[in-house]
Amino acid sequence: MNEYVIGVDLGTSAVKVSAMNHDGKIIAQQSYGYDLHQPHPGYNEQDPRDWLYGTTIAIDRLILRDGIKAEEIKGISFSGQMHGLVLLDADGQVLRPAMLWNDTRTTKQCEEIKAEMGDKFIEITGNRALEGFTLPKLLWVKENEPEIWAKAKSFLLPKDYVRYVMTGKQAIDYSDATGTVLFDIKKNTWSKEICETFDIPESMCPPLIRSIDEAGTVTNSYSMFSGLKTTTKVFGGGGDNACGAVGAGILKPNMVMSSIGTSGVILKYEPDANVDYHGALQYECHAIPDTYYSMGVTLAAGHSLNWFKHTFAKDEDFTEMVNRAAERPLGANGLIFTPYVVGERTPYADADIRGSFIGVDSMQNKYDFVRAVIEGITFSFRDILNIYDQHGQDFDTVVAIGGGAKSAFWLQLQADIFNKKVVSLTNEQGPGLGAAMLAAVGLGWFDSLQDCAKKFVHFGKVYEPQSAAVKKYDELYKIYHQIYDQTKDLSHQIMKLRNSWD
Ligand SMILES: Nc1ncnc2c1ncn2[C@@H]1O[C@H](COP(=O)(O)OP(=O)(O)O)[C@@H](O)[C@H]1O
Ligand SMILES: O=C(CO)[C@@H](O)[C@H](O)COP(=O)(O)O
Repeated sequence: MNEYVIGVDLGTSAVKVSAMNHDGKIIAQQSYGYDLHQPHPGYNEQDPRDWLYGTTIAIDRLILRDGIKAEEIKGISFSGQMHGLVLLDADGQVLRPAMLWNDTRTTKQCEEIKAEMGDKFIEITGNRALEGFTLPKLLWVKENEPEIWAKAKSFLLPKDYVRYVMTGKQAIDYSDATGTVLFDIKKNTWSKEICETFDIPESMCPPLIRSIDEAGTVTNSYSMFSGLKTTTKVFGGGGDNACGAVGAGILKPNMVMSSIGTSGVILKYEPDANVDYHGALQYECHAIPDTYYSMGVTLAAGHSLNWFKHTFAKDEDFTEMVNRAAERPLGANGLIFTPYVVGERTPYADADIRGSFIGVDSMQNKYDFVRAVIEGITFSFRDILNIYDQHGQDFDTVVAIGGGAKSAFWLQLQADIFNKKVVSLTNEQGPGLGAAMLAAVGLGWFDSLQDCAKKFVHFGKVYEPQSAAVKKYDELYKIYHQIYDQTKDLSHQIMKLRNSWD
């Protein structure tokens, strides 16, 4: 009989599921998209039921369309968009739409956390309190929706909610727990001090498990609903960047990952909890037990390009649009874009900054704009790489994953803007692959994730930096890098005005 593991990649734009065999071969993939709701500036929400139905439909398609038999599915694990708050009542029912990682309504709560705990907060959690994280969201609900807060008994993160419905058991893995900023990264447990300081009952925090731990098996009711067998084991899984790093083979210190999904990420493996970026970068538990990673996040990477396409090129094919941008000259005929369309996180933790096009010229066409968007997103990654440079961290290879890594043009652009070798995977589904690897190790198919990577992770083409392009992008980046400071005040004034008109 064939045996498969399924990696569920619960992204922001869609859920993608991949069925893999013992040899690390992807046998079938399905996906299902869902909406993002933005009712006010800074608000980003999704309905947890959309994730649940989307995941169930995508898995069903593996069974119904791709011919995978339910009894052949031995294990399932997850990669989930991080930080999102799913609030549950005493019956485990969802109390309000989930507030996502890119929801920036919590500036006031972040300022309160900083004022209350100062640097102690970074010492405990490894992170500054930023708008997207879970604790500020809990405090926002407590302050603004007291009737909902009164009913709240527990919280979960996005993938944990789907796993909870599958298994009937609430749990969270360590990588996603760090992203709540309620977690003590050195003691490896929920922080009593933070819970007490902000009056969050510790009983609301879900039980902690490792990414490779079995969280349960499929319940009878979920089996009836989905067609899965109750013998299928369900494993912890991890935050999407931890899983992306596993799937990209980022398993030792000299390796760095770039991910262009809805968000953009530069991530580095860290061997212990003591490397101190003093909150300039996020610091999280890895999905590999007892290891860590640091990362910087561009809030709107693929999201900026999606926004542009949706607004100005709705009926065009995505790949075709990107190909036409590739034909425009380097530097987009003098146009520079900053991707702050939902605010920014790294290096500028600023919920009120907004994007800009600088250098608009009547000789430019639509594809110069597309090219400028792609170049601007990639410059924002270079801002993150600067932080690693400032901390004396050196590496020469970047493994690229995410939807943006589908484009050879964008992979070469990364190599030229970073002035580093960029390596692609033979399949760009890094996070889903990482999730499947967690299930494979959890089932005992391999002794460790490192062993599993030897079979499952396959590097593709290597993109070398091209010196002429590197030089030009260096010059452009120097201008790009000034735009935040020079537009910050204008952006803030506009946001103030918008809020006063609301
Ligand atoms: N053919 C393509 N070329 C370049 N970028 C693409 C292409 N297709 C999708 N993308 C980008 O990839 C992003 C989605 O990446 P993905 O990793 O699937 O995101 P998420 O995990 O957030 O759902 C989109 O926002 C889009 O901008
Ligand atoms: O907030 C973060 C990481 O801190 C994001 O990376 C989210 O985890 C969303 O990821 P994608 O949907 O872009 O993969």
